[in-house]
Amino acid sequence: MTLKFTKMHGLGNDFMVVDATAIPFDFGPQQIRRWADRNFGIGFDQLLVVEPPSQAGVEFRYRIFNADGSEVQQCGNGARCFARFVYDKGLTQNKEIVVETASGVIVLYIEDNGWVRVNMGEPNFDPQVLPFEQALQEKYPLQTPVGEVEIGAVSMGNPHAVLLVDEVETAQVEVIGPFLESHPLFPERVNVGFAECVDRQHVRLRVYERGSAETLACGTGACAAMAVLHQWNLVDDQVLISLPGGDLQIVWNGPGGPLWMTGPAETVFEGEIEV
Ligand SMILES: N[C@@H](CCC[C@H](N)C(=O)O)C(=O)O
Repeated sequence: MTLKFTKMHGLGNDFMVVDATAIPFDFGPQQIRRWADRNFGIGFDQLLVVEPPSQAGVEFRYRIFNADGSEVQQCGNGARCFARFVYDKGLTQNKEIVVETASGVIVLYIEDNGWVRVNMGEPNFDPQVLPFEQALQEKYPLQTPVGEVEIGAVSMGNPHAVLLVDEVETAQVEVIGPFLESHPLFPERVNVGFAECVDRQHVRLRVYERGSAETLACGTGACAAMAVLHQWNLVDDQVLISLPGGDLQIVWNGPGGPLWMTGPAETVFEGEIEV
């Protein structure tokens, strides 16, 4: 038996995308890890599975799996690729797409230039939601193998820790990233962002992702960086976030309203694999 898939990316954060609207997707973490392997498999940061909706008022359900096989709640670059996938494949004619994810319903808009704008909802700073076993604060000091760091913690549907760094190039991503990802205070692990404020409208960012290690871009990581730096009054309401794979436009007017992310989504090739 073969499984058809589409290889896509959002700023180099790459995905295997499977249309499971007609045939149910029934594969476990071991199989997903094999496909994700960059030497022996297809190679990707996340697997996206498009399914029929389970509730009224939405067109699709889409599920997200990290390269380590874990199923997660949200993926910003994945959301944009999902929108382009269902539109380009003719699964919908709508340029405004309502989709359910494991963290709730989100709305995506395909723009005239092919980019996708996503209403990512309101950032949630409640530590219990991430979960993060601390009382609510704006900054949390934590010990790491390379000394104390101060983090902000926010949920964009999935959990994020954000650190301010002087320069993203020299940030200790390989040490602090995996250390915080599996820190006991984050019982469901966490994505870790390293943000450099160039000025109030421009941030440079690297993200060590839960379950996939450092990626070329993380959409929810960019949203989380915006939320935390906005809370710390280091940025304005419109910010360009530059990741190693390219730029995202993020807009947030602060608490009480949704955060918006806009950026590209590209198809690389169509494939088929023996299963
Ligand atoms: N690359 C993604 C985030 C994917 C999920 C994340 N690794 C998690 O475990 O929460 C993005 O673009 O947001």
